[in-house]
Amino acid sequence: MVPQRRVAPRGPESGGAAGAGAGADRGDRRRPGSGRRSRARPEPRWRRLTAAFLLCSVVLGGLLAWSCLSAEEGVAEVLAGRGEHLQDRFVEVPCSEDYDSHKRYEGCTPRKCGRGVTDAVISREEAERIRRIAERGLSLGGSDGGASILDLHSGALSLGKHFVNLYRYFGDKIQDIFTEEDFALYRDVRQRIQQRIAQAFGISSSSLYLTKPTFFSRINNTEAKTTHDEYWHPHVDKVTYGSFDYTSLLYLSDYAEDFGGGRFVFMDAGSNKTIEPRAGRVSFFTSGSENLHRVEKVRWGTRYAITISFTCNPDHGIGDPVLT
Ligand SMILES: O=C(O)CCC(=O)C(=O)O
Ligand SMILES: [Fe+2]
Repeated sequence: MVPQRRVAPRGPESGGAAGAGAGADRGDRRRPGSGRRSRARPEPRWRRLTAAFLLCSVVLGGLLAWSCLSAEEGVAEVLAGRGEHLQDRFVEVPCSEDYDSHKRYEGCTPRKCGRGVTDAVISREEAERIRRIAERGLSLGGSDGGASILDLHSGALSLGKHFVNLYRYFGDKIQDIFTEEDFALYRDVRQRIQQRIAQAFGISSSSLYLTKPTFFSRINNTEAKTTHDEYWHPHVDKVTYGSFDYTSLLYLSDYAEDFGGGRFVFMDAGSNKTIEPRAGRVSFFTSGSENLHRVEKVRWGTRYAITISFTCNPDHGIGDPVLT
C-alpha cells in the first residue's frame, strides 16, 4: 500500500481502516477478528466487484471448458474404475425395440436389459495367460493400421490391409503356436462368462450360444489405414453384427498402465458411462441400442481384449475353436 493513500478519506467503508493507530484511538471500530488486514485501506467497491466478476468468469470458463471436453471425450461417469476390484456391478436399462424385429426365443431373448461388470470371474493370472495366446497369434500377422484382430473360430487374422485364414495360411504349423491347454483355457473362460451373463439376466446358460464374430483385439495408436482399423465409432452390436443378443468383453491389459485412452464408453443420453479396462475385467451387456457404445482412441501403448458374443438363436451358434 502507498502510505499517503492510507490517510486519504475514502467514504464510509474506509472509515475504520485509516491505520491501526487511528482505529485504536477511536475505540477500535474494526470488526472482530479482522486483525492486521483491517489496518490496510479496504478495496473500493468497484474493485471488489471487478475481482468477483473476474473470478466468476474464470469459474464459468473452466466449467464450460470441462463440459466441452467431457462431451467430446464422452466422459461423465465412471462405471468401473481401473483401481477398483469389482465383485459385481449391474445396472438395468430399459430394453430397446431392436429385439422385436428378430425371432424371439422366450427365456433367452432379452426382456431384462442392462450392463454388468465383474473382476471376480476371471483372475488376472488367467487374463495374462489368455493375453499370451493373443500375443502369439497376433504376432503372426497384424494390421498396418492400429487395430488387429484374431478370430480363433474362423481363423481370421489381420494381415496388412486385409485378413488371412490363420489355419489355412499356417497349416500344421499352427500346432507349434497354440497348445491344447490354450484352447481348454479359452473354453473354460468362455463358459464362466456365459454363466455369469445367464445369472445376471435371469436366463438359463444353456439357452445361450456362442456366436460370431468372437475375437481377440489388439489396438495401438498407429494411424488407421482401412475402415477395419476404425474401432472408435459409436455402434450397436446387434445392428453391426446381427446375431448378437448378449455381448461380453474380457479385458487383457490395464488402462493407464499398459495403454492410454481406449476406455469403453456407453453413450447414454445426457451422461455417458465409462469402463476402464483392467486385466481380468469382464464387461457384459445386452446387444441392442439400449447399449450404444464406443471405444476411445488409444493414445499410447497396446490394448488387448476379447469380444465374446452370444445369441439366443441356435442357428447362429458356433462351436468352440479346436486345435486340428
Ligand atoms: O474392446 C472393447 O472395449 C469394445 C469392442 C466392441 O465394441 C466390439 O467388439 O463390438
Ligand atoms: Fe461393440
